[in-house]
Amino acid sequence: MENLQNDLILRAARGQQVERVPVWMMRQAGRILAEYRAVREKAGSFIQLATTPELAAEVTIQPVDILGVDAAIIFSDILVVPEAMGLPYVMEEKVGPIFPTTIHSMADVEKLRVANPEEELKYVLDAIKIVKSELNGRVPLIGFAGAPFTLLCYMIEGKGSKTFSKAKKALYSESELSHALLQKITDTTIAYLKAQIAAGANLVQIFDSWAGILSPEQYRIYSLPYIAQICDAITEVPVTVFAKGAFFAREDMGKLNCDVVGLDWNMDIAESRKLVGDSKTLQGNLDPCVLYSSFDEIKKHTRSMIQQFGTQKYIANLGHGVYPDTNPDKVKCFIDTVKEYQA
Ligand SMILES: Cc1c2[nH]c(c1CCC(=O)O)Cc1[nH]c(c(CCC(=O)O)c1C)Cc1[nH]c(c(CCC(=O)O)c1C)Cc1[nH]c(c(C)c1CCC(=O)O)C2
Repeated sequence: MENLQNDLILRAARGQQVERVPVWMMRQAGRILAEYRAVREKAGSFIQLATTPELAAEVTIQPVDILGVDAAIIFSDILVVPEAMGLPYVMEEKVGPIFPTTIHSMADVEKLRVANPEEELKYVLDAIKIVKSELNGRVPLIGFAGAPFTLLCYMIEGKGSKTFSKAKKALYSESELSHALLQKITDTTIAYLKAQIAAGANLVQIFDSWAGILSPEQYRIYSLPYIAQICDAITEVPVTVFAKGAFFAREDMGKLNCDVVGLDWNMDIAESRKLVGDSKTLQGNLDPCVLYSSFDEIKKHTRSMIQQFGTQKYIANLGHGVYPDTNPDKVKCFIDTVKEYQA
């Protein structure tokens, strides 16, 4: 059994008593830190950085040392899964991820493989092993994957989009293809998360970043069943499901076989607790834009948030990833305010 000096986040995730609220931030390993930008510069590109285990490990640990968060999250991207299945991506400067080839037909889906993480994603597993050794039990490590629906969006659309209308068109007009693709992504994701756990991840989070573009009915058909399969398959460590914009699915989230439900800032805290129920831990949900305000405002909003969530069965976080142009001192203010909170 691993000897963790700080296991607050794991206890909170399992619904056990904690002496203070644990805190981490989505996208904490990234451009907000000058130290990250320096390593990224050295690596040459995002993909070079993500696929070099020593460098990925270095930027994973930076927020633990610099910001004092209660967990590290492995530096990678949700798009490494499509790549491992045979659909490579490029990261275009100032544009974001692009898939030069996209999925159009059943034949395209059939050409994809269910990846073997020990081969196609070995670089992530190697990075996890280095992080675990360098963290030496200071804080737990979070592993992650994209939800199958969010990955389908990129694999069909080929790039980011406000509407993902090409991907949604496939759901409405090519249901069979969509389900075949979602199942293949799900099978890869389960194997991948299990491999991350075997390599040392202490908790895993599923990011359904584009959940909010679906109707409640479509969400129940095309996203939830696949997230449910993943939750049912992962029994080794706590699982967090974060579905951005899926306010309509909060009651369904409460029925998943997961431990933590992530909330975005559009979701009312008391209402979410009612809808999700008392059995799960909640995570979130400060608007990342609060971190553009004054130190006093940040403290005020952070304390008010904790007061609404309560200090138990709760993990403090933002309602989505931190924006790259946020002042690290403001981030530190948010984290310190959580750590100093007295009920
Ligand atoms: C949708 C999504 C992606 N990637 C991810 C999601 C789900 C979470 C979310 O909704 O924000 C997840 C992700 N991406 C990255 C992490 C690292 C760990 C962490 O949270 O600190 C995580 C957890 C690194 C990254 N992934 C990316 C960067 C920036 C690239 C760089 O440093 O040059 C980082 C640090 C690139 C990326 N990757 C993706 C986009 C749309 C972009 C471009 C936008 C941007 O630049 O922020 C896809």
